[in-house]
Amino acid sequence: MVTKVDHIGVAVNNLEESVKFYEEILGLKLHGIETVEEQKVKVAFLPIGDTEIELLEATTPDSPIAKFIEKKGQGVQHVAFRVENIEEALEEMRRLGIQLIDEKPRYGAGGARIAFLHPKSTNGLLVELCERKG
Ligand SMILES: C[C@H](C(=O)O)C(=O)SCCNC(=O)CCNC(=O)[C@H](O)C(C)(C)COP(=O)(O)OP(=O)(O)OC[C@H]1O[C@@H](n2cnc3c(N)ncnc32)[C@H](O)[C@@H]1OP(=O)(O)O
Ligand SMILES: [Co+2]
Repeated sequence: MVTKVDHIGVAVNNLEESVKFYEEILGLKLHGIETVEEQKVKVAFLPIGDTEIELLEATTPDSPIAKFIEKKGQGVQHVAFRVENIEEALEEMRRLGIQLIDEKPRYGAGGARIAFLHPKSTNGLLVELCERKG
């Protein structure tokens, strides 16, 4: 079902500030910054091997990122797994009784189609399913 870790989502207070650690200390290269209105986030992608670090900054006070940081501080907020077909994956999750946050796929960064599973069903990890064309 899931084929790889598409990205690791890390909640940060300030994108530009946080990118410095990944570039200057870890030697990664910023691939791009994008705002995803619907999710109320600004994201920065830093590729590493065949996966990516996705830094996430809230764009509104009611962003899930703002709420996460309020409660838990900065840190890993979700892990995204790549799927071939997100509709089929959601159908399978539904069949297996997994609590879905998104019944239908939504738009993610880089034109991905994404859907979240509730941490209650995943032993506490916020899971994002991510389908990318090509
Ligand atoms: C666009 C880009 C992309 O990749 O393309 C993205 O990733 S967008 C990434 C940003 N967007 C998202 O994260 C969308 C999906 N997230 C959500 O809908 C929400 O954040 C949520 C439903 C996971 C949590 O919402 P909330 O904080 O209002 O709910 P609560 O505070 O009641 O939390 C419900 C329970 O989940 C736990 N909980 C909350 N957030 C997380 C998290 N990130 N990881 C693990 N557990 C979590 C809380 O501790 C609580 O557990 P307990 O009850 O035991 O205390
Ligand atoms: Co993500």
